[in-house]
Amino acid sequence: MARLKAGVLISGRGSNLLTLLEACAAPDFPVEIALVVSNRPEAGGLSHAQRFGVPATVIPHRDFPDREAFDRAVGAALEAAGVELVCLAGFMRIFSPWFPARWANRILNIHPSLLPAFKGLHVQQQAIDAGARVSGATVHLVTDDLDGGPIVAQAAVPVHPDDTADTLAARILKAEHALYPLALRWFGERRVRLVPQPGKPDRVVIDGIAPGGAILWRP
Ligand SMILES: Nc1nc2c(c(=O)[nH]1)N[C@@H](CN(C=O)c1ccc(C(=O)N[C@@H](CCC(=O)O)C(=O)O)cc1)CN2
Ligand SMILES: NCC(=O)N[C@@H]1O[C@H](COP(=O)([O-])[O-])[C@@H](O)[C@H]1O
Repeated sequence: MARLKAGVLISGRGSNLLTLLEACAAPDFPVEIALVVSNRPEAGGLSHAQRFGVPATVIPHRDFPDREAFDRAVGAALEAAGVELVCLAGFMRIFSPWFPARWANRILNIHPSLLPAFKGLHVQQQAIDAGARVSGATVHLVTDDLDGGPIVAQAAVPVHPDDTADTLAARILKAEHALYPLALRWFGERRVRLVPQPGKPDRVVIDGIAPGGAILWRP
């Protein structure tokens, strides 16, 4: 079976992009990264793509009159590269409704909290402020409902009493780097199914993974 073609969207340093590039470099990994897109020319992750020989392009969101125009430009670049699955990896732009509609069920995001807890930005501080004892990372499908799309997999980490946002973020990031390649592999193996649930986000089932989803504990 041909390897699934992924496109990775970034805005910053790209440590999650690097883990995906490293995973895809393995000969038996069922996904290849066909394009990296950044909305910021200064994104450090662009150097990771260059080092791995993966095409990369910068599409500055500020060059467009509105969100949908930017989204359409990003979509055109992804389509031209033959991308089948879009992976957000520290991509810091909220899509207009057009993008999740055009790429329905084909956009993954890594979020540094155990959704549905703590959506949006600065979620590590949100967890600390809430007195959470556990936080972690979530891979979810992206919809027009910000950070509300179907959950694919999660990794939990402890919150320490003396944690700062930075120390918690660093602990969660290690879990992210284990979780995202795992979730991407499942998509490449074509093991992911969506089960509609009236009035709720679709339930994600990973064939061969009980209990019908994936929980990865990273102490
Ligand atoms: N339509 C959707 N777009 C995006 C989703 C989503 O679920 N639905 N996930 C986000 C990722 N994300 C959190 O995981 C996130 C990224 C960015 C923002 C945000 O407030 N962005 C601001 C700009 C911030 C900046 O440039 O520093 C904005 O877009 O105005 C919130 C959540 C990706 N997109
Ligand atoms: N709401 C989106 C969000 O906060 N994403 C987070 O940004 C960081 C990007 O780091 P990276 O560029 O090193 O992968 C990651 O921790 C990711 O979970």
